[in-house]
Amino acid sequence: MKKVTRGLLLGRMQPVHNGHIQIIEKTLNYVDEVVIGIGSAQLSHELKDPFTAGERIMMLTQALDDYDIDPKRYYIIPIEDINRNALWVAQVKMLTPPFSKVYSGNPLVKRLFKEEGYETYQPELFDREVLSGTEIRYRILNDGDWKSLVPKATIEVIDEIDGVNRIKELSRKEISEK
Ligand SMILES: Nc1ncnc2c1ncn2[C@@H]1O[C@H](COP(=O)(O)OP(=O)(O)OP(=O)(O)O)[C@@H](O)[C@H]1O
Ligand SMILES: NC(=O)c1ccc[n+]([C@@H]2O[C@H](COP(=O)(O)O)[C@@H](O)[C@H]2O)c1
Repeated sequence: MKKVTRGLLLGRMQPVHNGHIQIIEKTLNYVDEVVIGIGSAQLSHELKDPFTAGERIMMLTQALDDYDIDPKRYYIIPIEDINRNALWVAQVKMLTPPFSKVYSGNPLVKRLFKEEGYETYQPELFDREVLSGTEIRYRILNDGDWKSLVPKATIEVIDEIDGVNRIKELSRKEISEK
């Protein structure tokens, strides 16, 4: 039987944007299956992390379906943070199917996996000036054009959960607590 190669891609995906879809599609040219870790899964209802893991899973599952990506080629796994970096790789391994390659631009993530013997790769970033969660959350808050930067599924989920007002309320709360 042919050995299946799996690559791990990790991101908080607050929210899922077009950069995530592009990197998933691209990585599938190099590995048989991608394990997509939704990072900081325990966080939600914070300005930097407004959406729950479940909401992020809905965005991604629907977007990958809309992009006709074969569901047999990916796993979506929520991964909570733990406050012990030295144990975090073990936590990720416990929750995911076995993988041998790790794709991440985050220096800490790369170091932690490298020290555990994984091959790590720095994925190319697409349109990074605009395709970042930070920029998209900023645009949502300030009524800018965020919809052109995310898949249709992200717009639909944010609409369904009244996400624009959630972010605006979180911002007002943060300002009033300062
Ligand atoms: N523009 C992009 N092009 C390709 N891949 C991207 C892009 N933005 C993020 N990624 C991928 O997603 C991972 C990070 O996911 P994350 O959701 O934290 O993205 P982010 O846009 O940097 O978020 P934030 O601005 O909220 O910190 C990166 O390691 C990278 O693999
Ligand atoms: N100790 C830990 O829990 C630990 C360590 C490194 C990365 N992470 C998580 O991995 C994810 C990495 O994603 P980014 O590349 O988007 O930063 C984040 O959710 C981050 O919190 C967690």
